[in-house]
Amino acid sequence: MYAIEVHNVQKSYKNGVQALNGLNLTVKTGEIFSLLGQNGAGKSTLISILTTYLKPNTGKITMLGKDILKDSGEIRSYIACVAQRTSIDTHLSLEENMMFQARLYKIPKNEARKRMSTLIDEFELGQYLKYPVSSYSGGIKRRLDIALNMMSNPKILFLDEPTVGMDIQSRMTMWKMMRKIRDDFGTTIFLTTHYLEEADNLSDTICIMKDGKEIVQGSPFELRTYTRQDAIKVQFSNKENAKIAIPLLSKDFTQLTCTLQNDSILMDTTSSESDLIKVNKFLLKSQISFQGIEIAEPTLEDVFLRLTEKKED
Ligand SMILES: Nc1ncnc2c1ncn2[C@@H]1O[C@H](COP(=O)(O)OP(=O)(O)OP(=O)(O)O)[C@@H](O)[C@H]1O
Repeated sequence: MYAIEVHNVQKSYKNGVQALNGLNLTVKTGEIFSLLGQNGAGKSTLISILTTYLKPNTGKITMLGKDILKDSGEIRSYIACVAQRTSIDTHLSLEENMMFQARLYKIPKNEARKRMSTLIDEFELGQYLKYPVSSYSGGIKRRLDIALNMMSNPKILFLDEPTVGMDIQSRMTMWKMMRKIRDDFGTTIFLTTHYLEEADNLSDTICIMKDGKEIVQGSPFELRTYTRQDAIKVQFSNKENAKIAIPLLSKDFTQLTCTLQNDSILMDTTSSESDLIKVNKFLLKSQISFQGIEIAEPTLEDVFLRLTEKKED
């Protein structure tokens, strides 16, 4: 069964902005699903709909087989959402916050205590128990907030840009926590992020959206192979030299699309090895001075840029 199925969802705001425009996506049970998109793509609107704060205008959404409009009360009992603004009471300790959360979900005290100690052990939060939450940094507060939201044992956990503004060390600790949530608790994670590296590292499935619609959905590997195209990367000493060389290369290699990327030219190719030799020969013969030449495999960033730029045509 899918954790989430979104079919042809439209949402416009009162000011006429069409935030979602026929969106489709599916999230498998027990996976980490990342939603990527530029500012204004509609990610927050979708999270608000999936967490039942907003209603779609049209379309159908089911979560764990339940209809989001008909069964919203039941759905709320098995989801949790960590928004960008922490929901944790910073004047209380982590334990006090957790026990309070348990009361909101009517979890019996004994059971709540057991669950709290499991979560504290699993996420190595013991060192943060003594002091009020206000004394901790933003990154740690974010982790505490996630632990707090795990008290209700959600089947689906929504995380809106969980690592925004964090340094790489804190981000990696957060990634470890998310993997544990998936692997040890079996919780499906639906997250939004602007960091391609994060989506690549962490996700089982990525959906890239633009202008309220999905452009592509698949595993990080599938996405790279979706636009699978190696490129010959020719590096120059500066951008000006690369700009001068672009028309020369384009003229001789009409079948390869050339694009400027900083001080390099990328030439899309399907036969990278033979084209590398041809381009290298051409550069030497034409006495075009360059710094290096190599076969570059696409990164997720290339895929993202290619897909989001293509639709702007
Ligand atoms: N409450 C609102 N009223 C009117 N328009 C809104 C409202 N919330 C969002 N929008 C508009 O809907 C579109 C989608 O916004 P949304 O916040 O869902 O995108 P996003 O992908 O989450 O962007 P970001 O990454 O910047 O948070 C944007 O054009 C935005 O200006």
